Amino acid sequence: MKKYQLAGIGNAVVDVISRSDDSFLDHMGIEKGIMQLIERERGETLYAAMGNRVQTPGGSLANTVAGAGALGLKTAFIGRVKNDTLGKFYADAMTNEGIAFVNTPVEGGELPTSRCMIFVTPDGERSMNTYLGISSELGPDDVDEDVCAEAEVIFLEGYLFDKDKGKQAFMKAARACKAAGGIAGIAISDPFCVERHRADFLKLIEEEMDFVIGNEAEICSLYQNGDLEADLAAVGAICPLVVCTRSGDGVTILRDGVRTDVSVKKVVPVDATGAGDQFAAGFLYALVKGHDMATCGKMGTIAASEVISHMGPRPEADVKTLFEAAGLS
Ligand SMILES: OC[C@H]1O[C@H](O)[C@H](O)[C@@H]1O
Repeated sequence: MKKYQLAGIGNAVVDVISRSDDSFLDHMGIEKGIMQLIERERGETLYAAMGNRVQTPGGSLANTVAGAGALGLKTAFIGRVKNDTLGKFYADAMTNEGIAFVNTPVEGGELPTSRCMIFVTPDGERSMNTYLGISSELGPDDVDEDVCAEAEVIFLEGYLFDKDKGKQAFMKAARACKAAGGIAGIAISDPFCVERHRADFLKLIEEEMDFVIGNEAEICSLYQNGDLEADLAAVGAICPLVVCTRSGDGVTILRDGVRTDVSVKKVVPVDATGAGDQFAAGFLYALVKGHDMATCGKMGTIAASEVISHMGPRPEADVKTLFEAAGLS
């Protein structure tokens, strides 16, 4: 039995969330429905303009690790925070959630802990504005190979692929995990990041990854065939397990060439933040527990439905009870 059933590497981000309407987004020049990288000064302007803000630990991959941990998996997270107020808040919150937060907060330096200003409009759409700060400086020196070797599954956040040192960190982690008998996968995270590093993404997936999780736009960005079916087949040809979330159209899974489709009930979200992250949490929980692909997909969709039913990127309800209520255990 390994020490961790799931370990993740990603941006350690403190989320600041508030409700707003579309005219506020227009007024502030915020692009709706996407994740936009911003500079520190812009972050301060947006922060000051937020009414009734709520602060919570976030970060896409970290949200997945937290969701899987809440389901009962033993988890670890590799990510960088500074030893400032937000960094201490983040490290404490992760530890209190039962996640091994393995990297000591960084002392000194210019860059502060990362933060993301999230505006949720009445239609449940979230518009994220991320000041990356110290988290995106993660490199191979931050990766403890012993932690990776002690993980059954290592999961990587595609956003970190923007820097060479992030790529090196991924390779080091994936290889350490796999050499010790584990499996490695990546959340593609962002079609624009793929755009900047397509050849490297494809090489990583083909040579190192056992699974890939992404939404339609992310999966399609890899080969750009202009057709989801062709893109799925192309990714399936280089990776044994491809999981594509398709919003209201459900989920399509390709495992060793066998396709599984899982449907979803369309609902209007209260807050769409973290939907993909919690899908991955439910899916990976089921994968670790040895369930078939249909069950993995269903558990993913149930975890995603829970998180969009309230504000914030991490589960509030006992998602395992929701699995049981759906006849899954
Ligand atoms: O996927 C949602 C997450 O992305 C952003 O990185 C925010 O931190 C948020 O928690």
